Amino acid sequence: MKVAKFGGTSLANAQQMQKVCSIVLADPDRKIVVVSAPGKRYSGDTKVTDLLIACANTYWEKGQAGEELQAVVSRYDEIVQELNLPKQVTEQIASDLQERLFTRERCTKERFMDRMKAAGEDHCAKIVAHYLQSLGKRAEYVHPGNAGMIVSDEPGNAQILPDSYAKLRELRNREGILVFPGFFGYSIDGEVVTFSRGGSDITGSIVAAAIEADLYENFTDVDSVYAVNPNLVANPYQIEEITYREMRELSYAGFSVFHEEALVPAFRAGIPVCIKNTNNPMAPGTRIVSERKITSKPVAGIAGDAGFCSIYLSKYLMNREIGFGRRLLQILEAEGLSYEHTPSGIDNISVILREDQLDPVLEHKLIHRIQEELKVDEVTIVHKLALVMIVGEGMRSSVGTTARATTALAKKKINIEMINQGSSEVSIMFGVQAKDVDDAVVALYQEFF
Ligand SMILES: Nc1ncnc2c1ncn2[C@@H]1O[C@H](COP(=O)(O)OP(=O)(O)O)[C@@H](O)[C@H]1O
Ligand SMILES: N[C@@H](CC(=O)OP(=O)(O)O)C(=O)O
Repeated sequence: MKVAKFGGTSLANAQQMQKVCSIVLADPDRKIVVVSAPGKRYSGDTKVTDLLIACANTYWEKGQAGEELQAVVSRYDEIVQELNLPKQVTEQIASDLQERLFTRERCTKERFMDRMKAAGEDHCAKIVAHYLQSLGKRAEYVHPGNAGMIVSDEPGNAQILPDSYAKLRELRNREGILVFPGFFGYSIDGEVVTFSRGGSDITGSIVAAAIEADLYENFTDVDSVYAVNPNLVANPYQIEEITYREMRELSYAGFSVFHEEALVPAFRAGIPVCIKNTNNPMAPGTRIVSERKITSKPVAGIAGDAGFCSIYLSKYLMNREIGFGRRLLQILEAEGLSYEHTPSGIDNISVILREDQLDPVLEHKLIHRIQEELKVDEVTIVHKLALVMIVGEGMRSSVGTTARATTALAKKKINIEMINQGSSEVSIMFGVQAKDVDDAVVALYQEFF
């Protein structure tokens, strides 16, 4: 039994949906199909999820959003017409969206946004199920709440609740092809809650783990995962096999092809994952596995992501002060900030954070609290940082990887603000200025591939 997830680009229009359905029908093991909302049809187009966000924002502010709503309905209507489905399908979508908009009076903004965003996947799943039925196949739409996709009540950032797996497992016993909308679940109180953006990958992984699938196939618009973002380097090295650990680190650091949180459910259940191309399904794709043979290449991939900042603190004899780190992190916790890394020296420590969590007022308060409560000699916040990571299980057994990387960056005159090697030795992270991130990734790729 397989779970096949199709991303937004794979479902962007009627022609793509037909491709998706023929892929599903080509293999009777493809039992559960997880779908995203229709994505971009061409570069510069807008994903349905983003159209829904625009619609929700306008309606929230103005109490009406005729044009924005019509933009969403038109996307679906075009698909419905081209697939020769009855026009009532579009009418139902339009009235459901209108109903969701009307709930504005009775809920918070974040709850309202989640209800609207989730509509993208929900209607896409209904259309795909309807289309398969129109081809004479046994297929049904699955309601995530009824099926047991119960998640934490954190709008826009849901997490699966552990008890959900047992109920979801019952999907194994249903007949026919099951079309499951990705990206959202329901809270215990029955509210729609979405995962973070790109979260249909997470749904697929959860469902695959729950039904103990033989394989979780993740269909997208590239032939494989590449060793570097293909938008930065032409025809990059194609990865045939990569471990969960390597992929997790690379997704975290910027490989947007697979959501960084999507590996854990499949990994824990030991389900292999395969990334494949909807537009070229015969290509073998990339397999994500527990262990792989280490080749002569120490590095599996290189990724970079901007949007970080660093709080730098120094204090003479910091190393002797018991509880310093705890008190620092407690201040961050009290201010509702999550941190990414804490590289440290004898008398100094940096805390790397995602920059979008800070605003000038909070930043000022943070500096003041750190000065007052920790009596530091110096505290500064460095903005516009990027993290670049080289990742590979082979690095553990190879000497000189850091030297090669730093030399490659030095040759391009890229200043390294910070170096951090994870304790697992599967990755090395470099902090660079955001403006240098793409050059740094390309320089490292050229060095190792
Ligand atoms: N290392 C990488 N390998 C493959 N694709 C990558 C990589 N890094 C970034 N990408 C981008 O990820 C895109 C696929 O992810 P996404 O757009 O989320 O797909 P989907 O809509 O199928 O979920 C590719 O088109 C590619 O531009
Ligand atoms: N549609 C949602 C969820 C998702 O996973 O989409 P995609 O598969 O197109 O990345 C989003 O845009 O965030």
